[in-house]
Amino acid sequence: MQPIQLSVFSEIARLKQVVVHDPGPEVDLMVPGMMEKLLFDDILFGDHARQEHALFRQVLARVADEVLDVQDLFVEALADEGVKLAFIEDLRRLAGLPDETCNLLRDMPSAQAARSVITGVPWDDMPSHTPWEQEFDYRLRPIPNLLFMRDPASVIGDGYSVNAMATWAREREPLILSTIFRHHPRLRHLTDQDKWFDQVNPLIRGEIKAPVSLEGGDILVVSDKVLVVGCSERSTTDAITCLAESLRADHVAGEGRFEHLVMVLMPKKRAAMHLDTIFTRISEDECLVYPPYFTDGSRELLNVVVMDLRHQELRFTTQPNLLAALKGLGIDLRPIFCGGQDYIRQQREQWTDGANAFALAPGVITSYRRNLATADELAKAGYRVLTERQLLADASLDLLDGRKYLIQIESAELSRARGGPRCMTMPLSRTGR
Ligand SMILES: NC(=[NH2+])NCCC[C@H](N)C(=O)O
Repeated sequence: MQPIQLSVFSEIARLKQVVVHDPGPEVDLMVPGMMEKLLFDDILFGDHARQEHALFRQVLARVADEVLDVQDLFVEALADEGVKLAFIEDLRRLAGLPDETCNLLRDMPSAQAARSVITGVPWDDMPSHTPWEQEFDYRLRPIPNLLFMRDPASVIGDGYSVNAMATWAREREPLILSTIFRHHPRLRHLTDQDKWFDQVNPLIRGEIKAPVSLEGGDILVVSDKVLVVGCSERSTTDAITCLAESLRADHVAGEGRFEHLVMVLMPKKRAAMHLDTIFTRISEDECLVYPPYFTDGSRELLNVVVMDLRHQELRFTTQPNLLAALKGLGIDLRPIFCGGQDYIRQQREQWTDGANAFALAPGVITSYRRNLATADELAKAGYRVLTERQLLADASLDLLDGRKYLIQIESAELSRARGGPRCMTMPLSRTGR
């Protein structure tokens, strides 16, 4: 197996290796009573969600060298019995799993244990519910949000971050990712030196009591020098400062490239749970934005704090507008409006992830098809708009021919889980530095 070299110095450079997760039985196991707590806005029709996701993966594969599923990586990492037992012990400490559930997992062959950690294990006998998750119908609850691979871990430059989730619903996910980064045969060459941020392992070891949360949807590697991070409902100032401090130390040691971290002060609300729900970079000189947050004069304009990482201590300055701050750092991005000019469509399309595009290459993006006003804006900016079926039906169409493309992906089911194309991907490597 070829080792994987982490390398993400851009949001838009050509995609080489990316991790996703096909929504499996864990979405079929969700009952209405747990929907809200598990951060979905509806019960998904799993088969349709899987069809949509399969098409999405085919689109990614038109450019990427490898499209990997996190579940396969996890099964491979757990194939070693020692890794499996250590993972179960970590999970017991992290989530307070009862002995009975731990024993159940220990007795399973490793591939089945790995899958069960994701899909969950229903009680086969309802009356035997213990008080520990009485409200649910599971011995081990499913983790349906793993579909949003962006959030539990992030590759930043040639290192990674084991994120710390803000919600109970997703607490298990970073532990899975941490296990993969430490033990998967293609990744175990990585050391603790390659890790920018981690609250989960210190928590398990009892070194910290209350983790500070940081989620991948808030982390954007806007260039090889600038990171933009949302301080949101999900990611805290403390966690972002901790990440900045570790990038700063690396810079000062003469190794790191990142010079600035721009923290965006976001409203704490579900519609804008992560920065990538309102802002994504899509080409060398364009970004997609939810306009009220980025337009001078708007009552909702978001301020930013620019952290300079090049000195012996972090230095902070505050600025009113992200786009102006980025321009000051040499990144001049023209905003394309999610939802066009109409305030109602802006809100509707932002809600269905119209601003959450995923770039396969500079100016080659995927987005949900339902966001039609956003697609019109992109067409006006010179993007050739194609549905994924049109793309997949034409094997000769080369997405890397130098033109700009918007590939619209089907999203009737996927969008109900409140995440878009960028949320569903964790790039491991892109070309260049
Ligand atoms: N990067 C993102 N915007 N991810 C969206 C995650 C959606 C998921 N249901 C959650 O609430 O956590």
